[in-house]
Amino acid sequence: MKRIGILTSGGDCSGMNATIRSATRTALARGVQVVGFRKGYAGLLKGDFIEMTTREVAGILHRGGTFLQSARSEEFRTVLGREKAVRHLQDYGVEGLIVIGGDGSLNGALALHKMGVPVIGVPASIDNDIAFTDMALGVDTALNNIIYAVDCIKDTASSHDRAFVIEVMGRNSGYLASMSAIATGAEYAIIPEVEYDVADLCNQLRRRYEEGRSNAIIILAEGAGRAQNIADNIKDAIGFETRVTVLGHYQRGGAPSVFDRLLGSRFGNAAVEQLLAGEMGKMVGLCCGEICSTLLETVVVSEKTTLDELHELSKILGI
Ligand SMILES: Nc1ncnc2c1ncn2[C@@H]1O[C@H](COP(=O)(O)OP(=O)(O)OP(=O)(O)O)[C@@H](O)[C@H]1O
Ligand SMILES: O=P(O)(O)OC[C@H]1O[C@](O)(CO)[C@@H](O)[C@@H]1O
Ligand SMILES: [Mg+2]
Repeated sequence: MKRIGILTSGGDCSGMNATIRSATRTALARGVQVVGFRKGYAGLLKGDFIEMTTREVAGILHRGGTFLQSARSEEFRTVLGREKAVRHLQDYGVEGLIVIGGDGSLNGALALHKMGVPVIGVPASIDNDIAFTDMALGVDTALNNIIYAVDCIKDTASSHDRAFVIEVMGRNSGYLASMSAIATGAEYAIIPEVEYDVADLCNQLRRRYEEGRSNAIIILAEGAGRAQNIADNIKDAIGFETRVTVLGHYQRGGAPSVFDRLLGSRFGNAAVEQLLAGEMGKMVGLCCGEICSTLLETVVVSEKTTLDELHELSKILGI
């Protein structure tokens, strides 16, 4: 393999730059040219790419986001779009592709693989909803961002005897909500995967209130309900003064944590080594501390299994 491509796709996250840098430098050290497509699959379809050099990836390791930029592409979801993508890769002499992104992006990578493109996926999404890796890139940094914000809010909640509903990201995934609830000592986490009962929530808060706890933190995953409705329910049931805070895209940015810098550096290196070893249609991952590799076909039909247990723990500890 003489020339490979890299792209970042879907929601950006901290650690993507570490992966790009590591993959580029690993490939160049092995005498392989690297092109970087801008804005994910959209850049591949537009022919928007840059030749990557060692200098090009200098000074990005400590920065959040992705210097190649990211996007969601409707055109790439179509067969015609993907045929154009394959043609472009052939035209530019790109013999293998590294796709850094979330579950959707990895589905796209699998579709390319089925069309004969040697592809390796790198799991990168703060949602941490990708199976066969303990952690996706960006999750650790996002959790650190969240706990910093929640700790700040706890200070003001206790000063004013208020209940806060804090909305974190996760359209379909409750990972950030459950983990940040455990890590901040929040009273309750509401996640899309587990049906929640507003009466149960209010009973728990009322009991705590009667025991003398005059403030509360409820962490809500964005896909699991409307924060203001939940705050209104709590106010009506208990008389708590309530406030809502939506953390939004603040969670996704910022300098990557040590964990994400190391994970991105390991993933980028492993992705190139796999491509050069003739592996394809696979995703690199982190399994019990070691780099592992799983067929994309298996990854995209599998669900992460650890969340139920951790959500239960958040319930036990929130009592
Ligand atoms: N089933 C699919 N087939 C082909 N391409 C897909 C598929 N699903 C998603 N893609 C492509 O991948 C892009 C990114 O997917 P998506 O918006 O689901 O984000 P993601 O990679 O899951 O990241 P995140 O969830 O962290 O934001 C889509 O815009 C689309 O171009
Ligand atoms: O506003 P955007 O970029 O579409 O991203 C929002 C979505 O992306 C994610 O943050 C994952 O990156 C989801 O949890 C969220 O719903
Ligand atoms: Mg996704």
